[in-house]
Amino acid sequence: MAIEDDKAIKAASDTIVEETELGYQVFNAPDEAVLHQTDTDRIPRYDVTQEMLDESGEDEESWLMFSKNYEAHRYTPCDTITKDNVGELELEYTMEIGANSSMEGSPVIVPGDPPVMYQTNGPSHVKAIDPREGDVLWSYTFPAPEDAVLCCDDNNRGVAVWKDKIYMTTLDSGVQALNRYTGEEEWYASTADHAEGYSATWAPIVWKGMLFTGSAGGEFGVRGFHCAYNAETGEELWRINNCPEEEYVGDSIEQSGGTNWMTATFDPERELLYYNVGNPSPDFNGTVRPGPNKNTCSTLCVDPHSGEVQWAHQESAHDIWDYDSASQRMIIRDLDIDHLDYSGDVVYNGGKTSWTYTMEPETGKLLVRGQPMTQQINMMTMVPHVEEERDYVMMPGLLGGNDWQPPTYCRETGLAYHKTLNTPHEIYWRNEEYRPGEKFWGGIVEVEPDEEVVPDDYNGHISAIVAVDPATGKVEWRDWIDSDRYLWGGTMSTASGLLFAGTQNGDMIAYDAANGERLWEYDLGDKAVSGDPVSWYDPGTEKQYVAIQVGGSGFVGRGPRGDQLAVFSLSA
Ligand SMILES: O=C(O)c1cc(C(=O)O)c2c(n1)C(=O)C(=O)c1cc(C(=O)O)[nH]c1-2
Repeated sequence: MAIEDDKAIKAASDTIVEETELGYQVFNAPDEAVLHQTDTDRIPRYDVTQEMLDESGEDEESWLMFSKNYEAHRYTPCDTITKDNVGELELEYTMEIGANSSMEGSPVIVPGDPPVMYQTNGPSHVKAIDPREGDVLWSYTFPAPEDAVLCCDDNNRGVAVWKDKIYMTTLDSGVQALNRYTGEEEWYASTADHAEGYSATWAPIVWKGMLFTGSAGGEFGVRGFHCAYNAETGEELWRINNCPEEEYVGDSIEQSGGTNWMTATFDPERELLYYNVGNPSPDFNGTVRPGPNKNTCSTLCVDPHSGEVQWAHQESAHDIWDYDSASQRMIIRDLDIDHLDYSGDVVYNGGKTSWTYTMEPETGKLLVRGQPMTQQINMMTMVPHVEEERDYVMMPGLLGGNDWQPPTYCRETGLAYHKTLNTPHEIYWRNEEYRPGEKFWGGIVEVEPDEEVVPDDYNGHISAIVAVDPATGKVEWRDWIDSDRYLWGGTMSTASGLLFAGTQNGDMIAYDAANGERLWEYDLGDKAVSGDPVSWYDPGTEKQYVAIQVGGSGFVGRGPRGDQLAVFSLSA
């Protein structure tokens, strides 16, 4: 690792990501990791303890993990910003991130004087920032190899924090632990061989010194797995394939797909982990993998001590539509489902299918399958036989429904809020030979089908923010948001009943979470917002802050990619 002044930010900004025949690839990345230390003394020295992580959902002054708490609610107890004063919410600053890369993801905020923000973006680049001033305290770029292949951009969606370390996944399918005060490397573990098409793009989670992560590469015929590491040392604790060998026909298990490429959710009360598993491989041509392709497109409940699968709930059996079950699961406590006479905790998620799923946490029993959040037309109705190329237009398209965009659960309204797409996609099925490290889709996709094949009853709205009651599955309100780009990134809710979301049009919006009324909007310019909002209260400045990463990513990037961090604030 090189520790050189002025290099790291440059290292990140010199990299370019290009869509090639193989997939997205990163070029001009540094050959070795580059660390740039500016003002590391400003970072308060203390351990982020397990107790802090356990109580993170109740803490106004922090945002300690990807979705704020283990239950993944993306909900802050802060209530300085209210429905009455949100109109006065002001842009404190925007900060140039210095990278022409994917801007998906959520920063993490460790409280203190000053608080420290850990912010990541592609390609495996992380900064420690004083969020009061927007000053970079150190920055670190991991050397993404040019032969790493990615289906969907050089994403890095955030870090996990524990004690004196932070952890980020790396595009070569690794995990890099860094000292959070200095940015210096602590340990690195490769989870799989990137030359075979494995990669990693999400924020890991840590509980009691165990780090949980998984696999991406479902578009390259990899075999999905979940794994855990000792967060102190980097020693592998277990690694288990997502799909059971005995349930697969012939050698189709070798390219099973079924990756879990978004952050898992952990239930500390039950000590169970919930993974979100993606499509089988090849994506579209199912004839080479007969059967249900068990555990793909599923919620996978896992014992965190052994990795053993406890149950799976599959959303699309023998999937041929790329309906990954990608967005983060949420655990909702003490939910009353009156029509079922059920009272208790549930596991809940939105799928690319556009349905929501409310499940019993110990068995995976489906309690409620919600109303479609967006239009379902020609969905799951055809089994293709690939004697010749055939095409098919379906809704939701292969990006959902709800793709990876993490939802929020607002305790005040009892509703969950999803970002969704409503776009017809056309698929051409075909036979393809498997070659390691190359796209293995079993078809090609037209994301903008000709008008004559678009279903007549398509309403023409490309995206929506949708409020769903997890107890009934009812869509309570929906705000259609149109553009020629896709709505990407997550949502965030507050104790004062506000819902925050960025849009593909470059706006930041605050809604009344109860009814979807827009209470405040801020125009960030012609840049899609593909980050997930986070919020915290800083007693040092007596302000509540809202931060979001601004800029495109593979799918919203049809326009300026941009590369900013926008920080809003309101004084108490
Ligand atoms: O199967 C996989 O391993 C995998 C990985 C990823 C990824 O790592 O970002 C995406 C997908 N699939 C996918 O199906 C998808 O729609 C998608 C969208 C995005 C994105 O960041 O915008 N990533 C991914």
